[in-house]
Amino acid sequence: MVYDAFVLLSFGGPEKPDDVMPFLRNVVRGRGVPEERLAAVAEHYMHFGGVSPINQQCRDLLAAVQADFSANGLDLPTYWGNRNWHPMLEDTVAQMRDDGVTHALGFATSAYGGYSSCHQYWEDIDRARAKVGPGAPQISKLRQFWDHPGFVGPHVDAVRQAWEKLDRRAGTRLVFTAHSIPVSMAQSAGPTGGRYTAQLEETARLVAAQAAPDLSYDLVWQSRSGPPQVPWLEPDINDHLAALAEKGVTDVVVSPIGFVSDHLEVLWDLDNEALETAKKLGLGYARAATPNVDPRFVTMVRHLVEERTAGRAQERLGTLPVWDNCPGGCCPAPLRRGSK
Ligand SMILES: CC1=C(CCC(=O)O)c2cc3nc(cc4[nH]c(cc5[nH]c(cc1n2)c(C)c5CCC(=O)O)c(CCC(=O)O)c4C)C(CCC(=O)O)=C3C
Ligand SMILES: [Fe+2]
Repeated sequence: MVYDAFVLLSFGGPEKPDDVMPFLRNVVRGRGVPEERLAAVAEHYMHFGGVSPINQQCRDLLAAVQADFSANGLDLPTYWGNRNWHPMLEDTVAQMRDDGVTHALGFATSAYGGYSSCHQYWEDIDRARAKVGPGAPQISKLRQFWDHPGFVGPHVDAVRQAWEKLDRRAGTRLVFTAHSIPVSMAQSAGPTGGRYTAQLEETARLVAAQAAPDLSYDLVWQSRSGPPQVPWLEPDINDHLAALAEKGVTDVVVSPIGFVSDHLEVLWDLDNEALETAKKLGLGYARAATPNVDPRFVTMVRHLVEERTAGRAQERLGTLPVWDNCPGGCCPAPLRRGSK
């Protein structure tokens, strides 16, 4: 297989106040997210001037990947397209067609399996290609990377650095977080189900073992969305902090292993809400960084490409199975409500 381009696939985010509501409506198309929730999330974005950090993080990652490709003789033009906000993937795919690209490798900014984190990126590709029509390049998504040393390593160092900021008290606990998803979505994640949670459990175990083998740790959830009557993964980090304080925990290191960069959910839901909760409970609190443009993470992107182009061996720390192309029927889309 000959690949002639690389494309970064991401979520997208608003870059000015007027972008916020149209962006949110794109995210929740037909998902039954209540208006109150949308208004609350719009407010989170407005706290940052209507600017999500995610697009700039994508620009930075793409620039670093491009530089790393060049430095290592990998001659692939790079592109970037989003699911929910400009640059929209369909516009990128049109540009790629105009540039003569025939088959690109796509890297999605999520390490895990499941509908939102993996399958929906395949849908984004299909939708963008259908819109562009004849001549649209093929795009093959690179594999999930939850246990790759280039992803685990930066999280390990970040946990160590965050822990350094706390008084080394005996009552310190390591708390990993990831984006909550509907329980039904978690059950149907991966070819045999449960894969999102299982992968996160594996990442948590790998990071904890290298960063802080003496600390007890938990995996909990953040940023719940959706209508209240639909069950999502629990406990929420805020409830969990209260339960820990009750048990005599004195300090927490919070590591958002569910994210590759400091998205708005990290900045708002952790650095604001969870920090506030910890303060009220009298808990010491330190949030660990995400990989962002850590050189090991950037190199990982090239190594994933080279697995496909140059027969590079997979680098893996875990034991769960991994695959390049998701089997059909994997991670079904949730039922849409009132979608057009
Ligand atoms: C698993 C997962 C990831 C991690 C994997 C990945 O990275 O893909 C993720 C990432 C992100 N989620 C993001 C933002 C939002 N997610 C929402 C809503 C939802 N997320 C869901 C799941 C996930 N989301 C789900 C099941 C929903 C319900 C609606 C639906 O089924 O789609 C909403 C709607 C409002 C609300 O929060 O209620 C917003 C604004 C941003 C951008 C942040 C920024 O601007 O920096 C990012 C990176
Ligand atoms: Fe989300």
